[in-house]
Amino acid sequence: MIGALLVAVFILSLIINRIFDEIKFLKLREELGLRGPPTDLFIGNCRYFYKIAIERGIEASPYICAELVHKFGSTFGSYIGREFEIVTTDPAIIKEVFISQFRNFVDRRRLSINRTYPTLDGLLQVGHKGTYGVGWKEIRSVISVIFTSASMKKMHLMFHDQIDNLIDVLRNKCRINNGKMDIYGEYQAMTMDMIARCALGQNISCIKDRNNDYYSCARTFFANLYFEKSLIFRLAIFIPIFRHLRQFTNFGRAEKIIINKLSASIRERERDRADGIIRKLPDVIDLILAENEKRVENGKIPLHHDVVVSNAWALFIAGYETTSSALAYASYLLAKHPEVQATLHEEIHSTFGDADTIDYERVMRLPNSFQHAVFCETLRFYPPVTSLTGRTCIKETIIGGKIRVPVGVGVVAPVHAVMWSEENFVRPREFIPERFLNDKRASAWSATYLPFGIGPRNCVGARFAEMEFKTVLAAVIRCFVIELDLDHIELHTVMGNVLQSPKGNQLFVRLVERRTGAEEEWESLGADSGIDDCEI
Ligand code: HEM
Repeated sequence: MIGALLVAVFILSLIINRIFDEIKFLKLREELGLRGPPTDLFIGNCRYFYKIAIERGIEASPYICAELVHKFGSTFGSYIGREFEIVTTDPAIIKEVFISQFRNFVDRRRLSINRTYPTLDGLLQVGHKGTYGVGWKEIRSVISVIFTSASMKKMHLMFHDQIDNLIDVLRNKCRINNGKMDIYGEYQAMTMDMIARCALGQNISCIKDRNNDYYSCARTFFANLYFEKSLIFRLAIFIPIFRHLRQFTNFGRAEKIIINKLSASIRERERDRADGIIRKLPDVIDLILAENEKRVENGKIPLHHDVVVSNAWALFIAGYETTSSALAYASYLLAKHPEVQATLHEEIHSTFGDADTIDYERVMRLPNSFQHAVFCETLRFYPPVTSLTGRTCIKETIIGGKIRVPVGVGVVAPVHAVMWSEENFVRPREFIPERFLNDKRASAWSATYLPFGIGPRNCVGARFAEMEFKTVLAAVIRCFVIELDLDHIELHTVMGNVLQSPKGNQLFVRLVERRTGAEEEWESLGADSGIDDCEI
């Protein structure tokens, strides 16, 4: 009896202790001199955000931060479960946290469910100290090598077959159903092929065969990596220890299948390299293993096998849906603005003609091109990645001259609120690529243009994404006119896991095949053209 009483007293004191702890935690915002939305015990601001989602639909998500800025000022505090974050659109504070004080903010913002294998030691999440002794800085220096111009040029050669396949498929689909198609689905399949080829060393063709194992597992993974679709995901936000159950979630099971395949193919590649078998066109795995060999030569510890697997997986996750969303948004915006599409087509036609290959040099060496302006404006108008641009404080400091930031507190730059603000862009909700023609803002260091983040920890794959986006869009615009579909006149985007995706995961447009210059010439001579394809 006394024993039971003691246990009950012990449990009660734990609960009381936890409640006091929570009350103290919720007072932190006030202590730091910040305002913010109303909080609840244990769930912070979650009820507030949930209410907005129920009343206005999840398509309201891009507008929430801008509204909060309006209400509470450019810097306010927000509680997401057990995490407290300072949200700021102030360019001076953004520069301070992401660039000048980066040493105090090396870690990315914490998403509990990602703080376990196989994501914890991948570049997207790894902290300044990794699980196996190598932290963000060292991993970043290995991964950066993959994205040098020399490596990217080689990877670009791997694109050609995939783009040929895409154009074949689009051409067949545009001959049925009046050219109507879910262009997002097509781009997703194609970027999966490209990133699987470049990051995982897998030569697959999802664009032609949607039954492929990688494709179905990756689709299951992304389709279920949502707060509302997974109880474990939800629980992990409030009680972080639940993250260790990741492998039992729907997305965790799909992830495990790919990770096992990936691990086996990395082991095989290690054996090949030990036997002197080196591939002519190295993919990401080859490049990481080569860097690892250099580390050993220089007396450093090599990256652990799990770290190599985690990083190949991180590049796959980061490189798959991001670029397909960007391409889908660009297709929609060009369909909605035919005059912009005509200018873009003119430039692509005069650069590449009908028959020339869309080569790396011409795609990437035209920084002031109209296509570059379309790329920048698409990402400003519909940024695909919105939740990564945040950092966690690793050493207490002061920002903005007066705000104390204790260790563990996050600072977040809300991408929509920054890039849709009238203070930063004239007529921000209009699609005007010309604004970027002479604007140097689209560099990695601008605090008002954030599609790829900012500072030393910005998107390591930004140049790869740019290369893929421009090559694919040039190929598509060269062969097709993109028109709006009546079922999809308006596009709403919704916040998914880390991505901002088209609502319903589909984006319908109509494609109409263009006639090539040679066809037009033949027809003007009254001949029936036998030319069917425009070459990529
Ligand atoms: C249009 C396409 C893409 C967009 C909009 C995008 C956006 C972003 C953003 C906003 C971040 C966070 C930056 C920050 O915290 O400051 C990020 C990080 C990252 N991205 Fe991308 N990304 C894209 C494509 C890619 C591709 C193709 C790859 C790889 C092949 C990639 C790999 C990564 C990695 C590894 C990180 C983490 C970098 C680090 O923590 O050091 N991304 N990306």
